[in-house]
Amino acid sequence: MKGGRRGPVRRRPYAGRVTHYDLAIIGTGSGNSVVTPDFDDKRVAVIERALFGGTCLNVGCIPTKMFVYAAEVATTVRDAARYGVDAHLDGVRWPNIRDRVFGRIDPIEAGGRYYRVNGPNTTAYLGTARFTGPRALVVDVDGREEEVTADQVVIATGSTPVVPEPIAASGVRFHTNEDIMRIDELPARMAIVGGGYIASEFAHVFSSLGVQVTVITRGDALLRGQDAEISRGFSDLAAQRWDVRFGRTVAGLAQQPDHIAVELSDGLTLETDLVLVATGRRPLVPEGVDLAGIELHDDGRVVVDEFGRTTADGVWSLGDVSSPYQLKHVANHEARVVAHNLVHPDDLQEFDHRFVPAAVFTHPQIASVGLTEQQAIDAGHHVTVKVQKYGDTAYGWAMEDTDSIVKLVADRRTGDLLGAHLMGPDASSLIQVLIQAMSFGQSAKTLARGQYWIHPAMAEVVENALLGLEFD
Ligand SMILES: Cc1cc2nc3c(=O)[nH]c(=O)nc-3n(C[C@H](O)[C@H](O)[C@H](O)COP(=O)(O)OP(=O)(O)OC[C@H]3O[C@@H](n4cnc5c(N)ncnc54)[C@H](O)[C@@H]3O)c2cc1C
Ligand SMILES: NC(=O)c1ccc[n+]([C@@H]2O[C@H](COP(=O)([O-])OP(=O)(O)OC[C@H]3O[C@@H](n4cnc5c(N)ncnc54)[C@H](O)[C@@H]3O)[C@@H](O)[C@H]2O)c1
Repeated sequence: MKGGRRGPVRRRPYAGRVTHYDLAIIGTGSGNSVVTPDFDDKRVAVIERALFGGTCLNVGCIPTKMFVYAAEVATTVRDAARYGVDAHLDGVRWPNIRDRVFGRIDPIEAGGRYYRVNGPNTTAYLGTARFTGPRALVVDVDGREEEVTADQVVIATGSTPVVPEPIAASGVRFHTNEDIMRIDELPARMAIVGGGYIASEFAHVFSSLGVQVTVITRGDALLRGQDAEISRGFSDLAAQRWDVRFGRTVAGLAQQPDHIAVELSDGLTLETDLVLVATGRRPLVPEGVDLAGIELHDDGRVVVDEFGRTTADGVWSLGDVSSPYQLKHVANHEARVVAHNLVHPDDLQEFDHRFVPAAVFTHPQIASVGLTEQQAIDAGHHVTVKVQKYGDTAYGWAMEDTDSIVKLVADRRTGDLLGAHLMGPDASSLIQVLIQAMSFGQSAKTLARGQYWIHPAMAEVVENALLGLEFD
């Protein structure tokens, strides 16, 4: 078994007994990586109620991007004629795509589980943890309660989908990211509720694979957290591909013999075959945190300081349950910081949330880091902006690109890059050089002229954007 130590499953602690550990970790997403070699001679309890590896591995980043890749292949075939290459999409074998994705992921989950159950210094509790007091937990393992105490506890319990009340109360079967990727067959029609990351990625996946997609979002644009130019540009493109109902919510669902009736807040009703809910995710805080002295923000996140310490002595938190960012690379970073801090109380490291990038793997791809133009203005910067079209560079000509842009926001007095917002092919990779410059304090000029840019690579669009910024 991959990564696993062979041998008998260790006997679990019996019911009614309190077992004390050096460290107890709740959640095996990024929490799983807190068990570093520093804990080789320590006793560690790892508690997981569902799938080992958490959201990203099982129902998030990794499977979605594997589906996105298949969607990109289908899109490339469909669009081939514009390059003088005649091709035809003969069909999409959904079960094969699905089984290829989970044929790779499920064994990794099983291997992670096996390793924690049989690992040299970890005891796995396969159940739901709740706090009963300071650093005291009860884990419900199939109805049997096991008590765990620890010198230090890490809360890494992630987040869970928010389901609007009219949908939850309708009694009609709906899907979220937790189960949509395992459906038996593609529906003819799909209604996606929400206009953020998850809606944009799944709308791309399913429409590319041949599903007729309707997006229902309460805002007047998709991806409203992005720079206004990106959000507007993407919304326009999306409205050409999908039936997008802006400014609407779902008032109710009704199961009809051959379809689902989706009643919209504007009074209209549309027919669909499947409803996917993607209206945000809320922190999944273990029960009983109040008994343990752990405070929460108004939005439900666990309060942590810059070192990952909660308001309770010896209790730490990381990832979606406490972070202002619901992103895997942030959860991983926070896990590294907490892992260090657990064993170096006199040399605490801080979370680095200065330049947190994100990408939306939709079509076209979107990537961003730093301030939007409006945020930079509001912050009082002397703002200079350049919007560079991919289509005005050599590689953009090759791609016949008409929609893609790199938008840079900088301070015209200091020369510092303040933000980067990309929409177009490979945006999630092209942006890395800009993240690097911001993280290491390189000015826009240094970045543009302090290195070679390979000609005529796609990255020239970034070089040209940098050269287009005007400084005092
Ligand atoms: C569809 C989708 C696509 C995404 N794509 C990306 C992407 O491309 N890039 C990116 O950066 N981010 C992406 N994300 C976000 C990313 O998945 C999360 O930010 C990240 O997984 C959070 O990690 P975590 O360790 O905080 O929580 P999780 O990975 O959710 O882990 C928490 C674990 O805790 C367990 N748990 C919860 N409560 C208890 C309890 N009381 N007792 C025991 N166990 C418990 C859960 O079962 C879970 O396994 C995506 C998210 C979704 C939903
Ligand atoms: N590529 C990535 O990094 C990636 C991919 C997927 C998810 N994620 C993470 O997961 C988080 C959750 O994703 P998400 O897309 O669910 O949330 P989101 O916050 O990105 O978007 C939620 C959307 O739902 C809309 N909405 C909310 N309530 C509604 C209602 N009742 N009716 C209609 N629309 C409604 C909002 O206006 C918004 O457009 C993201 O914020 C992101 O941090 C990241």
